[in-house]
Amino acid sequence: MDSLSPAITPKLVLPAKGAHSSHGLSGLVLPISRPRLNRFKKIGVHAINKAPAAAAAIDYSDPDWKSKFQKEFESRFNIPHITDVFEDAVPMPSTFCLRMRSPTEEFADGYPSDEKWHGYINNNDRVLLKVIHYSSPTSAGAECIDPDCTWVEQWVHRAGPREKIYFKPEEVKAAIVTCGGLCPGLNDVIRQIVITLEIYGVKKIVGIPFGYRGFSDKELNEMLLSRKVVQNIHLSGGSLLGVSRGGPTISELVDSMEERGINMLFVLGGNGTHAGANAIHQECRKRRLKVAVVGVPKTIDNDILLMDKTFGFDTAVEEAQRAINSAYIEAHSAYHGIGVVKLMGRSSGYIAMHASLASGQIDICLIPEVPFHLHGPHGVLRHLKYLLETKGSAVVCVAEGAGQNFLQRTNATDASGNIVLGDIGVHIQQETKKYFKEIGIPADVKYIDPTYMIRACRANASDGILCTVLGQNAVHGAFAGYSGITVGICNTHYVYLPIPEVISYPRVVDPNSRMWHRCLTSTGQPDFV
Ligand SMILES: Nc1ncnc2c1ncn2[C@@H]1O[C@H](COP(=O)(O)OP(=O)(O)O)[C@@H](O)[C@H]1O
Ligand SMILES: O=P(O)(O)OC[C@H]1O[C@](O)(COP(=O)(O)O)[C@@H](O)[C@@H]1O
Ligand SMILES: [Mg+2]
Repeated sequence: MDSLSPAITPKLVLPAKGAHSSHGLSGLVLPISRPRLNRFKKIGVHAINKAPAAAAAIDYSDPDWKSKFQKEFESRFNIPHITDVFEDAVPMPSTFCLRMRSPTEEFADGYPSDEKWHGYINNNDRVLLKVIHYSSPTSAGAECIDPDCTWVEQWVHRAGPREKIYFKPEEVKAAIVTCGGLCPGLNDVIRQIVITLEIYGVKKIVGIPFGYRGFSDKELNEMLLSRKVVQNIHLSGGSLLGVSRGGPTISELVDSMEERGINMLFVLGGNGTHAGANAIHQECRKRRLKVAVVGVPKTIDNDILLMDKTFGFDTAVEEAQRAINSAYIEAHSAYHGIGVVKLMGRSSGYIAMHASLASGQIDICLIPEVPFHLHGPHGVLRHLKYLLETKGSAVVCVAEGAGQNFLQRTNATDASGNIVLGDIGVHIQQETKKYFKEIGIPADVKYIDPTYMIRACRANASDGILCTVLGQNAVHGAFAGYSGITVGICNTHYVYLPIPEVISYPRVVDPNSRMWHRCLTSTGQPDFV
């Protein structure tokens, strides 16, 4: 009998301050570990969307618990601002205006302030983070704060251009860095950041080559960026600047920023990159540097908390359709054909779930969040036999992080410290072949691993728009004087969030969510336990 992989609790979406693994170590925020994540499973149902520290802190018999919670929430989601450190920093009227002016214009005579354009965001504008009023903790996917699932408004900061800015464009040296693995849309975001910076009037814009490594590797030169350089880069996938994992220490990195005179840093990456960005922001504060560090979440895995989705995810799901369709055609055209498609998703099965749903061609979807047996009466292989007998063919979609308990653990990590996973796709292919051979039923098993093809492609139209808005908002956030923030889309509105809140652990598929249930309805698969 197979051993089941550890289930991941799905509803921990709002850890309280002090519950992060981050606090203490000079502001370094570490993504939460799996053992720590499993510990959260033990907390009660009403506490499912908060870390234990917060759950314990709320006394629901206190008639004021709700307003206290909201106050605490407001302070957690407060976005750090330059004036937290430089109290007498003087704002100036924004140089960003929809009435276009030449980016080469000098502002020696002051900044335009008398325009009647009402396109600015007020600093007090907020976006509602949660929009469902669950009336019971047993409602599918319920995220409740108290045992009665009381409605509690949770507001976060609205993104966009502010009327007052805290950086003089001619004094800005802005840098962009892309870290981690590739993701469709990186070039679109770079392009929009550069274009928007130029509209503010910034002339010194550079790209740091190959991720954080580019700050320390003397062989690598920064790349001068302008609208002209980036004009067409979104037409191809990848990153103009290159990506990498690993790199220098935070202290070395900030030394390098100081040497280069960088005072605006745009960081495009996933949880790891954002942990780095937050540490850079903290280090800059410690050194009293007037620097804005702003993240743009990048991950095809869609594993960043609180956001509707991250850029590149949509494109990845769309691109996965080609692989799934090929697997389906192969399986369907063969006598007793079985197609196996592996998609990315280290700890989150979003791509596999959405790609399965979109295709309507998947019979079995396996994700890291939902434990399964391969062998035995309720195992995947027995179901495949049933599918061959009843349908004549079958297609399996498996996320790379699923079923890791079946594979040899190596403890190997990549340069960023991420665990190197075993190949679950190959394992399922081999076990399937072995199983059908043993029971004497012919089966024609075809394995497709399109993972790198999926993330290297160009962003689709929907991601292109998302990248555009996120890139522009990143620049607006920096000019508004915010630092240690990231941009995101929440309930279709664009927001600024403090970095620690979005990376305290990877966002995962909730096995009790309507979406996972829809996926099961679509595939028709049973529980494999
Ligand atoms: N906890 C951390 N603190 C500081 N930097 C980190 C941390 N985790 C990862 N990094 C750095 O962030 C970069 C990207 O991280 P990685 O995990 O590979 O990709 P991603 O950002 O997509 O999750 C790497 O250069 C890595 O060294
Ligand atoms: O082979 P690489 O470059 O390490 O990338 C593989 C990883 O890329 C991802 O798709 C995305 O990871 P990142 O968000 O860390 O870039 C993971 O699911 C996968 O494990
Ligand atoms: Mg990551």
